[in-house]
Amino acid sequence: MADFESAHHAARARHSEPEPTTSFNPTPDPGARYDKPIAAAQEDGLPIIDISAFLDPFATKEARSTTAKAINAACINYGFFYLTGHGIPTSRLDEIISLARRFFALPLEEKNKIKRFDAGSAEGGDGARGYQGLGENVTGGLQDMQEAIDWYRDWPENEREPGDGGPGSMKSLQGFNLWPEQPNELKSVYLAYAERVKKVGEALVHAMGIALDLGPPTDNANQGTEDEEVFVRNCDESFWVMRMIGYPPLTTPHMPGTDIDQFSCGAHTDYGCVTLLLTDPTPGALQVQLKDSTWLNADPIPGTFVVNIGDMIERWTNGLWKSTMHRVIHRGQSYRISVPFFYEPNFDAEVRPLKQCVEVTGGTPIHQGSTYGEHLLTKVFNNFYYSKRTDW
Ligand SMILES: O=C(O)CCC(=O)C(=O)O
Ligand SMILES: [Fe+2]
Repeated sequence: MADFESAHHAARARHSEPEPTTSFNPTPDPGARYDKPIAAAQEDGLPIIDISAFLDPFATKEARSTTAKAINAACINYGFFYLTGHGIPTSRLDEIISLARRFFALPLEEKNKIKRFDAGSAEGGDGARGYQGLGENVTGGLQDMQEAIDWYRDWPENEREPGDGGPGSMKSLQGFNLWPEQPNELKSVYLAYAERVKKVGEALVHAMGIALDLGPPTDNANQGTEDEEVFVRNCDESFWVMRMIGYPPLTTPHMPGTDIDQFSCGAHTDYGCVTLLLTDPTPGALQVQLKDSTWLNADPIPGTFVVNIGDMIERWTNGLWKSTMHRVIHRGQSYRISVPFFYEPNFDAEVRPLKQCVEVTGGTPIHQGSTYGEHLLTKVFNNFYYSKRTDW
């Protein structure tokens, strides 16, 4: 705790320049962002959806259609739901959490052995992969009170470009994943886990294409064809991210009626397709913004993932499905762990509103389109307080 106190004060001191403004960590204008009536989540919690029909090759069309309809409703109303029927044993999920807890309990010196460095830096960082200490990550201009490690899909060996910071320097995202020496089984367990979760992500985006009623693929379908497998094809080399996060409790008490000025993770949307979030049992930490702008606690349900859709699905669906704001405020006593797995489009995937979704939503595209990689690079740069845009 003492360590955290001093790190926290140092982080706040560093943050004093530039001065925060009232727009930090904005609660978005609900009128502009959400235009559909609020459903019953305040009373019943977020929907729970069983994905097993999309993991079972022998599932009936009817079973898949039921799941797809539930996904459509959940994505229109909330952009968030709990996922069950994913087939990953609870004992495996528990192991993921306990390995994370063991890593974060290590001395800072040990954790910093796999520190993230800015892209182009002499240390050879790629601006994204590696360990980030408390306060290093920022959202909406405020430092998040969390520490974390990010791992990404490997960058293809023969496509690495030299950074402009001298020998050994790297371009953004093109570096190597950094794995801790301790706990020594963490790397193999997490890599095996990533393979399992990727399959669930693939099943989910398949279900989403069917939920949108985009129609079956023809034999000559390609990356740009807008059928029910459009997401599957554009994620077939998913540029996934796995993030392991540790949250010490926030130290500032919240006075009702005043603005919250310290967050474990500030309000944000996720960048890509679908996030499969695993957390420890801590309640009252993750909050999801409903359409009336109120915040709903999305407390963990053992054995399930909390799933939310990201910016690329919002763009593909032309806003029919929203990439919903969420945040973490952890004031409990415990040290909270979460491990989100972001199942994302391919780095080069061209993401623009699907024609059918444009029609359904009034005829005007919300975005002209870009690759997922372009979107990601902008986001990654904005994430780090000390980052200097050097080489992309
Ligand atoms: O820790 C959590 O519950 C959520 C984390 C999150 O939203 C994120 O890392 O994008
Ligand atoms: Fe998130």
